[in-house]
Amino acid sequence: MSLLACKAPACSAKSAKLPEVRMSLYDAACKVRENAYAPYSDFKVGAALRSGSGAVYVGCNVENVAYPEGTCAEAGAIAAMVAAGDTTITELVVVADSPSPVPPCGGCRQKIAEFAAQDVQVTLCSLQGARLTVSVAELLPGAFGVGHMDQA
Ligand SMILES: O=c1ccn([C@H]2C[C@H](O)[C@@H](CO)O2)c(=O)[nH]1
Repeated sequence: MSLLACKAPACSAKSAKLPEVRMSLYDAACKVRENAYAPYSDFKVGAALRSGSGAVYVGCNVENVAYPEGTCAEAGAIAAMVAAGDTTITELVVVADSPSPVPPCGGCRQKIAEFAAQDVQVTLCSLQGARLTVSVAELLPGAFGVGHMDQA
């Protein structure tokens, strides 16, 4: 199923089981999601990524009374990775309490693409059991990249 075809509430992208390695990222994302600070949307999101070093980094959304100042779970996990000295995402799992898997926002797609190869798998999960695994290329086709700044 494509990302565009997956619409709430009728998403059927269910899979009973995630691979074991992805399950540990799922568990980490669920755990950090509980710490999300989302008093305005009441929509908590957790993200967990594995880096090239094998380390796992997590993030949750952190909202602000000045709404645009809030940050997404994916951005938090990426910031934790970079702060720890890693710069390569090899796998990413995002979890939210929604009927269908929650797709990262446009800004987060660009942030993910900064640190992940095109074929890196991103698994979007709902607590209700819906799962959708897509590649970074599928998340952000035609991504703006450093090559676009080359001078003629
Ligand atoms: O992939 C997503 C989508 C949304 N949010 C957050 C931003 C905001 O705090 C709340 C509602 O949009 O969910 C994330 O953290 N990640």
